[in-house]
Amino acid sequence: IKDGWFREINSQWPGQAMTLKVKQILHVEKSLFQDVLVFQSETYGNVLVLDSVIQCTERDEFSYQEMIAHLPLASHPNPKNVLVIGGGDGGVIREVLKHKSVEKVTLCDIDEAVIRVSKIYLPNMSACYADKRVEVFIGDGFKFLPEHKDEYDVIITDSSDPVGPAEALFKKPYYELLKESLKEGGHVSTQAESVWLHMSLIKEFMGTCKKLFPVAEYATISIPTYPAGQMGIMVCSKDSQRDVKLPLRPVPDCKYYSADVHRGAFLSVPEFARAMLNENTNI
Ligand SMILES: NCCCCCc1nc2ccccc2[nH]1
Repeated sequence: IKDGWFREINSQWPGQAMTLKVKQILHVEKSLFQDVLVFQSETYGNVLVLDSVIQCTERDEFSYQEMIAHLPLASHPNPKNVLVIGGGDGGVIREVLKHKSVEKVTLCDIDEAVIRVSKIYLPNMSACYADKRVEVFIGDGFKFLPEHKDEYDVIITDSSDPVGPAEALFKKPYYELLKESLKEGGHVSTQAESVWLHMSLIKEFMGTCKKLFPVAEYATISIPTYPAGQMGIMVCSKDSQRDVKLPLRPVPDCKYYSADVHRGAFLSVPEFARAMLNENTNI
């Protein structure tokens, strides 16, 4: 933070940096896994930063939280048991609980500091931790998943970037674990990075998912405070007869998500990205 501005300078997006004006620094901590910073911004509410990367802001988090949750959930006929890996801020849980069929949501995050800090500084994201359908497990998803095979209708991986604690969450072994923990006809969604910055990584993990799942699709969302203002959501299904691009029911009380936005998120993937992703299929 210099002259009152936070700059998101990072080697993953060379030569560019989202800058937010800082009103007040609220929390600085070195957790067991990463540097944790929370500041009150002038125009985006409270902002959570992990290892100098913006994870969420109060003003625009709903875009990402709604889409990473509702794309896999609204396209699933009857989701009852849901697992969230990462996402310790709690925003995804808030969205999952909007589905009446959901009986239980388990959150597994490796870093208790993220949950603790979110409960204090991100109240409208972490409020749902109090819901009786929510269970929290502090630990590594890599250890949690093998102990929960054939158990979940939907698994959402709300990870930070593939640098540091979340690096392994973008590789084949992890996607194999996801598949084994899904029940018949289960869906997964993951944070799938930006077509402007991570195209080769997206090509790689989409290729992996197309081999592991009969249905694997990339959707695009607009979110101002993530690098390049665009973020991807990968959605896969174990059921070859399922179309994750089609919503099966409405989701109430959303500020970003709707049935049209659901369809549009898959239809509006730009041509240069689509061409690169389709190259995969002829391997
Ligand atoms: N550079 C884009 C970063 C995307 C981060 C998505 C995200 N936001 C989070 C908040 C708390 C914990 C894990 C999270 N993962």
